[in-house]
Amino acid sequence: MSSSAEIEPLDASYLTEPNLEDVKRQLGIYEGGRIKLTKDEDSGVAYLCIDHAEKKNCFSGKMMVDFNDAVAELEKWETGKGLILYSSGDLFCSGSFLNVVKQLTDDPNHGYRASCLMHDSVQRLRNLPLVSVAIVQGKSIGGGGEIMLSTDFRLFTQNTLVAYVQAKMGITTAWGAGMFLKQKVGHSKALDYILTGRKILTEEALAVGLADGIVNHETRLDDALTWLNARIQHLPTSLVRAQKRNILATSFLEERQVLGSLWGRPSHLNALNQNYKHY
Ligand SMILES: CC[C@H](C(=O)O)C(=O)SCCNC(=O)CCNC(=O)[C@H](O)C(C)(C)COP(=O)(O)OP(=O)(O)OC[C@H]1O[C@@H](n2cnc3c(N)ncnc32)[C@H](O)[C@@H]1OP(=O)(O)O
Repeated sequence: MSSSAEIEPLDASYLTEPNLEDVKRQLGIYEGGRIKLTKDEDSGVAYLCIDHAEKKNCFSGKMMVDFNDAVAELEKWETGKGLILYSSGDLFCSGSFLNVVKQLTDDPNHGYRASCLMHDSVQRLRNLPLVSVAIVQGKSIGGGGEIMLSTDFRLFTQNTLVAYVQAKMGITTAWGAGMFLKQKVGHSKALDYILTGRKILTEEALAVGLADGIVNHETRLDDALTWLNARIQHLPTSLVRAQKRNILATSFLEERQVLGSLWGRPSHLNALNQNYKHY
């Protein structure tokens, strides 16, 4: 017999796959904060800002909807090369807007549906043909630690603190960390982080590969652009997008198809004519 404190055996049959447009209509009424997207056509770099500083950049329902719409807009941006995900204020993101969560606890489907929407957003953000980097300043709590995993890279400030506190809140990860955190730091470490909810400070994040570099808090946007440009500015847009595609590829077939789209093109021919001696 299981005590009431134990988790019941998993029977998720009551959870139904939702239509995401319905989910967006349901969550969109819970307002607070905003998601801002700007695209710089000259540099080919877009900026996606989580802006709810007065509530430590937690995600309202409307922000979940707007985040999904922003990713959809980026999917259509054919001239882009890079994306910087960042937030306003002193802290990256404190996860779900708990005021909204408290209004949605009467039916497990509510959590499931919100998770469906966030999963769609983080997966599609990861799959963008843009090189993406998140700036993680200050604290990144719960779902904040999940959102930051949707980008290709993460730049921390010296005082960043990540904590996967979902278990402490009686739930699990729900915005992609189950898979993305494991991919990043490995099975054991990911499990340790989500079981304990312990603080992961910048030094440890760098050591385990959760952070890819450091930016200064005050100049973080400029620093991140410099960091990103060092990886994409020297390459034509088509090549940046192709390299990203091949990192996402799940088969050799995809890799050789991407190669085929570039083979014998002017960039290839020009490079061959340079007679490079690389190092
Ligand atoms: C899968 C995602 C999962 C989910 O629930 O669906 C999660 O995200 S679980 C994690 C949920 N988030 C939290 O439990 C964060 C709780 N908040 C904190 O731990 C602190 O507020 C912290 C560390 C984020 C910031 O601490 P600090 O001392 O810097 O600021 P304050 O505590 O004074 O916060 C200022 C102001 O913001 C409100 N706040 C902060 N986070 C949230 C939030 N997630 N939801 C709602 N409101 C939030 C805080 O209550 C203060 O409000 P005020 O009206 O000024 O008192």
